[in-house]
Amino acid sequence: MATLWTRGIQVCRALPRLCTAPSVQRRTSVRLMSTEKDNLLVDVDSKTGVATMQMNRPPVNSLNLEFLTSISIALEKLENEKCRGLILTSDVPKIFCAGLDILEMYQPDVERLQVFWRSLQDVWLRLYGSKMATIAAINGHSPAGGCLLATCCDYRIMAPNYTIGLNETQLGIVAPFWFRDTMCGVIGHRETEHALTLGIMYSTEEALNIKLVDKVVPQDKVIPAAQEKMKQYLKIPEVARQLSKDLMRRETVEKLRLRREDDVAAFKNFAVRESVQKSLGMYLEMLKKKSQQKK
Ligand SMILES: CCCCCCCC/C=C\C/C=C/C(=O)SCCNC(=O)CCNC(=O)[C@H](O)C(C)(C)COP(=O)(O)OP(=O)(O)OC[C@H]1O[C@@H](n2cnc3c(N)ncnc32)[C@H](O)[C@@H]1OP(=O)(O)O
Repeated sequence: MATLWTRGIQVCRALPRLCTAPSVQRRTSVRLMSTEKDNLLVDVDSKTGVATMQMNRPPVNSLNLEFLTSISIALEKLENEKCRGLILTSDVPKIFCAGLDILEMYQPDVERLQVFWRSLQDVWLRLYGSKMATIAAINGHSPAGGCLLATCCDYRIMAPNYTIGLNETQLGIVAPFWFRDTMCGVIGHRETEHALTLGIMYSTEEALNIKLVDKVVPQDKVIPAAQEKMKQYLKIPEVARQLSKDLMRRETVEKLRLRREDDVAAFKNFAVRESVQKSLGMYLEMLKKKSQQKK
């Protein structure tokens, strides 16, 4: 197993220039490092060309601007390195990804808010449109943006007793069209409408029933099962597999590509609404209370 070490990603607070290009050193092992500790661990198996990306931003892998930027840069590097497969998983116990960092949207700096949204678009375009075979090894809860990351992948394997879904309406917000399209591509129009309007968080077992996830295995088997499934993808002639994926996804990708700035504006205008800010504030308060009760 070789590891990709990518050093020197500097995420600047200064906008709009977010980061300097990371310098990659090819050695036996390469690790993707970010300014926020080692919040993204990427190992590449040099024999198979399969990368394992572990999200590691405790407590819940929430996606803030810096974390999204790290993920986006890592995806770009893996694509450039011609990696053939990607297993996306978490290093945080019991959490795959809690979705967007709500603090980015609550009482936001409007300039940063827009950069934040573009960075999420970047991650989506890179992951959903990836040439690599991608498998989500969902080893924890996966609400909203976490579910988005998982549904961007080609295949999903999940451990029991967790939850997954696009719960945005429960926060008083709306999943944008490309979240919807991604989910539609996995579970179809009717189930997506049901899921989005009610903001349903499915248990692992329910997710399997509606085919939101493809396979359920015990917690300690999630990554081995992903590695096993990856072998099947890698046996297919590369170009045929990539073109087939492109055929299925190109229109959806292009839709966002063509509307990126409109989408940023729609998000910004929506997020700064007083009613939305009130809902987010109440939701954060509820999360805080719940978290304090545990302590
Ligand atoms: C007209 C249309 C125009 C377009 C408009 C588009 C608008 C669309 C905008 C955005 C789309 C949004 C996508 C999202 O992803 S929103 C995020 C949704 N996420 C959630 O609802 C998850 C909330 N969290 C949880 O449910 C739980 O935390 C958990 C199940 C993930 C983990 O539970 P547990 O292990 O019990 O941990 P705690 O709940 O105790 O949490 C620990 C700690 O972390 C904080 N926290 C949790 N989640 C988030 C988060 N997403 N962002 C920020 N912070 C989070 C939590 O508050 C605790 O903090 P502490 O009190 O300081 O300890």
